[in-house]
Amino acid sequence: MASLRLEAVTVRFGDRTALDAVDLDVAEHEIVCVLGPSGSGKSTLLRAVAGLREPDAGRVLLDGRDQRGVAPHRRGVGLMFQDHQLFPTRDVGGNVAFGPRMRGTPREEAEKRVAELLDLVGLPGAQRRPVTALSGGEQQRVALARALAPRPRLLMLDEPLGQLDRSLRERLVVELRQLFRSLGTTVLAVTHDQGEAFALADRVVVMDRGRIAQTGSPVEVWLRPASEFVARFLGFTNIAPATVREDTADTPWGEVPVPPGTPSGPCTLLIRPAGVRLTATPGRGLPCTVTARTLRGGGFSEISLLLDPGDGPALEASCPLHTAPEPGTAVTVAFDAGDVVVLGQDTGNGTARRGT
Ligand SMILES: Nc1ncnc2c1ncn2[C@@H]1O[C@H](COP(=O)(O)OP(=O)(O)OP(=O)(O)O)[C@@H](O)[C@H]1O
Repeated sequence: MASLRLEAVTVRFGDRTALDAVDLDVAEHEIVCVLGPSGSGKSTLLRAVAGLREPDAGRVLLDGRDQRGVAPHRRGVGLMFQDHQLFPTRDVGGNVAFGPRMRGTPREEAEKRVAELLDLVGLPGAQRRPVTALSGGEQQRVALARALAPRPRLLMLDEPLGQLDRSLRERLVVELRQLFRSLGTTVLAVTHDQGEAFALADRVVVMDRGRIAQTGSPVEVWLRPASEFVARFLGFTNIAPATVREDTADTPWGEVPVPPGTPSGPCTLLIRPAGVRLTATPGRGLPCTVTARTLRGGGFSEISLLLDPGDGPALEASCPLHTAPEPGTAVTVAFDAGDVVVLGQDTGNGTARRGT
């Protein structure tokens, strides 16, 4: 398995910069998920690593070796694209054996490898089934087995579960993570689905217009989005201009406590929905009316409440399923400094190295 390094990789299409001096390290055995809105440069990044598009500037290094001029099939990189691209005229075994056979692996050895891989992806004995007779999730597994068959140094996945329905995706993503862990595979995946990225990755990289907006563990990024762009991309909406004075901030929702050590002055503030608490003490806090409620969270254990504070922007609060008040209920809100985040400026680059 390999380590990957991108050094100031830039890719342009005419006057459009799809990747803008991107620095990124992926360690051996690490699973990194690149996340970002449509057009942010995710696929271009994969294509540059795979050698399907040479960078206009910068370097791609695999195990420390510059890949400029190395043909895609000589990079030892496995690619799995969104639409699986299985060969419809070949059966499952024929699809999985394709890579090894192209490399001249003897038939018997290739067949052994196919059997091992089909066991691994949970389709034992499926060699002779036509791929057209498989469900979407089964096709996904075959595509994965095919990508793993040539023993790639680095496996790259482009929207690996994009075509599947949510429940299947949630199950497969857990299986994939376990599989990559047990194989020790180095993985670079791209997706626009944050749930998928957070479930799969050791580290997520959020992209914004060809640059890296934030990199960190899923928990770090979820708890501390670096900028307004990242916070909004993750779906947070309680974001407002504020002015910090000592341990509180003036906001459109009144005074909000901020974490100790927050620098004074103007800033943009995020209050995570978990930090918007409904209190039982009327008169102390911000009076609001519940305007809507939505089920949230994997097991639907949480309710997202939309609150109207009368004057000031709407607020989102999260609260446990059993205690969620009905729309129309008058509530009082207090804020928890632990879920208040001072957001930085939007996209700077150069914060993408591991551990920085
Ligand atoms: N072959 C191309 N010719 C011209 N422009 C391109 C080409 N490929 C990509 N681009 C542009 O480069 C930018 C990045 O595209 P890219 O496909 O990498 O984004 P993405 O994040 O993968 O998007 P999506 O999630 O929609 O697949 C976009 O503005 C896109 O229009």
